[in-house]
Amino acid sequence: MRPKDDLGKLYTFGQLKPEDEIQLAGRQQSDKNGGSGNGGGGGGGPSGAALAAAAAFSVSDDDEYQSNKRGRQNRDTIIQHDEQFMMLTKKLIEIRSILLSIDHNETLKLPSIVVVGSQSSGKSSVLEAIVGHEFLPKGSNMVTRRPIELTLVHTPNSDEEYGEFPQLELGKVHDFKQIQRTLTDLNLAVSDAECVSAKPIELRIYSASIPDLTLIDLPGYIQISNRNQPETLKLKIEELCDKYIQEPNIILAVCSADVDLANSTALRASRKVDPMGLRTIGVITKMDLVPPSAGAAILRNSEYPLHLGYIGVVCKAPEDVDGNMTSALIRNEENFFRNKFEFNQRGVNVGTATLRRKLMNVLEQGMGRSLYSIVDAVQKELEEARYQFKVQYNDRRVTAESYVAETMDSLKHNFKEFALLFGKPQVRHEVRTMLEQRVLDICAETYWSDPKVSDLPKAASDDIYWLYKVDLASAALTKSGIGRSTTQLVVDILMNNMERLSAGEPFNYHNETRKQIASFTSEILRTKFLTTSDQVENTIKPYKYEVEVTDLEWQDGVKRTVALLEKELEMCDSMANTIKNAVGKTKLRGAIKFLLDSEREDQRRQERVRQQQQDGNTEPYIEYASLSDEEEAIKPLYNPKLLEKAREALFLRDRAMILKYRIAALKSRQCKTQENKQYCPEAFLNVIAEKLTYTAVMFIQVELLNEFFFQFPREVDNRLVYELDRQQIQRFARENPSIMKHLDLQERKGKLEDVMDKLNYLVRKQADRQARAKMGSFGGGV
Ligand SMILES: Nc1nc2c(ncn2[C@@H]2O[C@H](COP(=O)(O)OP(=O)(O)OP(=O)(O)O)[C@@H](O)[C@H]2O)c(=O)[nH]1
Repeated sequence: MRPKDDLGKLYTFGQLKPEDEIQLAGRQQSDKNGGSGNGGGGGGGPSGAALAAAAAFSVSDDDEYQSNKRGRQNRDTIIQHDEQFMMLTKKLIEIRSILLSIDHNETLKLPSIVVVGSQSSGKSSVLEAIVGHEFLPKGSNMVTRRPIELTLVHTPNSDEEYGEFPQLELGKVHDFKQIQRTLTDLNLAVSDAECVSAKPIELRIYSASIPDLTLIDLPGYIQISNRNQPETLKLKIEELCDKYIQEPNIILAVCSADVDLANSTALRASRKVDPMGLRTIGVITKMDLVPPSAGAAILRNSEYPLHLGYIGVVCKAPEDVDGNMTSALIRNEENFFRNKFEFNQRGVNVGTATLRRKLMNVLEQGMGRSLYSIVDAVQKELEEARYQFKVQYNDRRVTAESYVAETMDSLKHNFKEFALLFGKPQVRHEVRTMLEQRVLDICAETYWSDPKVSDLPKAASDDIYWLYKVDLASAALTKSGIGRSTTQLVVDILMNNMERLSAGEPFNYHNETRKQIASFTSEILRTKFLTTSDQVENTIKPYKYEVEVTDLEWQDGVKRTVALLEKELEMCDSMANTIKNAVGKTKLRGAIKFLLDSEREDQRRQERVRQQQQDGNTEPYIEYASLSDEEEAIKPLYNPKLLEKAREALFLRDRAMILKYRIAALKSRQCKTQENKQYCPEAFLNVIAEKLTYTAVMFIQVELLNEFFFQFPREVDNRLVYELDRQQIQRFARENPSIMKHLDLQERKGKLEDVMDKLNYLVRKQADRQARAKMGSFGGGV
């Protein structure tokens, strides 16, 4: 950080040099005499109408010179007066920043100083000399590609010097090299093809040693187009500069002393929008490159007169600088101008310090002039914003914080409702349904596909075949994995429901948050999964060896199984009907017949092969018989899809037949007692499934469900509310387009109200100042 003294001495109200006072007094004087202080200093200055118009801009070279004589006497009044003016600039710069943050609205515009000049004319060097730091992008490859809107904030009570990029979230940047790197990156992000972008980069610099100013650095004008810098780019830069040099901005036309002013694109452009030079300051750089007499001649303002005049500067530090570059630069400049009589004459203004003061004064006056027009413009915008806020939202306020809180409350509320509806009975129902389905699968595999199943009711009670089968079936049901599959079932249900809860309004706008909800849901469940499934597994272990069944349990089991099979039968019938309706009854019947005939034919063929092999004939069996003409005609009708449907219909018919047969068996006297369990395996397995369900649910409820119901709302609070910082809360709220619109309008209204308050204060102060000035002038006259 540069020592405050270096630049502090250039800008400290308490240490105004006589020249400072000269300018300020000059302004007062000019106020009094309507700008008539112009004595044609330097020759060729504006006259007549130009002077009348120039009265508004009271700071001219001549004012400065004339007031030199009176400066000292008025010191106290001036400082007071100056502070008030400074306050106006400071406040209006603050207001400008607020207005910029609302939008870059053309109607809400306060003046800024726009730096224009040809490439390499020294624009960056001048800006850096004003700021007192090297911070602008450097390089030969057109490094200024976007406007840089620079706001300098004078912070008299702080030693801290830093920059801020309001559009980026970088916070305070204390290292000016870092500011330079960021600006370079932002500029070079504009592609070589596009080369220039109108999107401004905002930068604020806070320091005790800078004045309150707003400056805009623009890409340099191209003098002669070539292959690398074609005509289109030249026009693009001119268009961009033209946009910025409009009123009320102040133009800083930077020209190099070693280039003829007649060739200055900056002056040419400024003359188009400000023919009398009322808001153009000419800055002649590189004064060290021309003889002092030639340099002074340019500054005398004779050939291309500007009311605000020219200031000569030398903004190049000597090569062998050791330490602070900017102070070396300023020393170098002071040494250069000090001993040359050409630069110590009336009408010749030189030095970065003079330039700074001039900029402050001109900006202050520009701001002062804009005060009343900006009050009107803001008032109009504010009325519109208030009206829209009333019409669209009935003046209902919303904050990003309240939106986050409401959204999460509604999530927790929906979660609570789900938790109430998903209690033990519901979990039991889900687990039972899963296990009953498994019972059906085991029965289908073990019994219903057994060709001897029709013999089962007539089998002897000690028939080992069926006794073994029933043990096999119950082992299949209780085998390891029940703990895992039942726990997984409940986990899946919870995951799906959490996904459902976070899918509706307004979560459809918050994809990241939905992912977060899914992620912590699965995290909570994962931590509970293993212990729960192990517990369930351990507690159902005894059922692998022995299942005790009471009569009542048996009867219930039979009843439930009958109901289950009847439901299954219903489903079979309904599916068969769907196929029948889709294919057509006759067509389906024909296709089924075709399938059955083919099956029978296959069996016959296999039988013949077997017979042949038994007879010792080793010749391969050859089929000579071919399809009859009629069969050939029908065959193409049975396309693979139709045959597939026919196969499904056949399967459903067989299954329905078995189900009817099993329902009848279960309803028979044989299945009244559990001693006959081998005749009624479905009922026996169902009773086991019920016992497994009961045990599993008991542990799932305690270990998994209760824990999850406890933790989920806490995680919602922790992760989605408490852990969010201000920016994240804002980002979240603005993901919802209707909230974003609401917040934007509300914020706009709030900022305009704030601006209006500040403006009203300034208007009062300004009125005070004017009243005091009048009284002073009256007293002075006496
Ligand atoms: N001798 C001398 N050289 C200077 C002076 N001011 C600037 N320069 C040099 O002129 C060259 C261009 O200066 P810059 O400040 O980068 O000019 P610019 O107008 O910002 O350039 P672009 O951004 O490329 O358009 C640099 O090499 C500076 O060191 C000066 O007062 N005297």
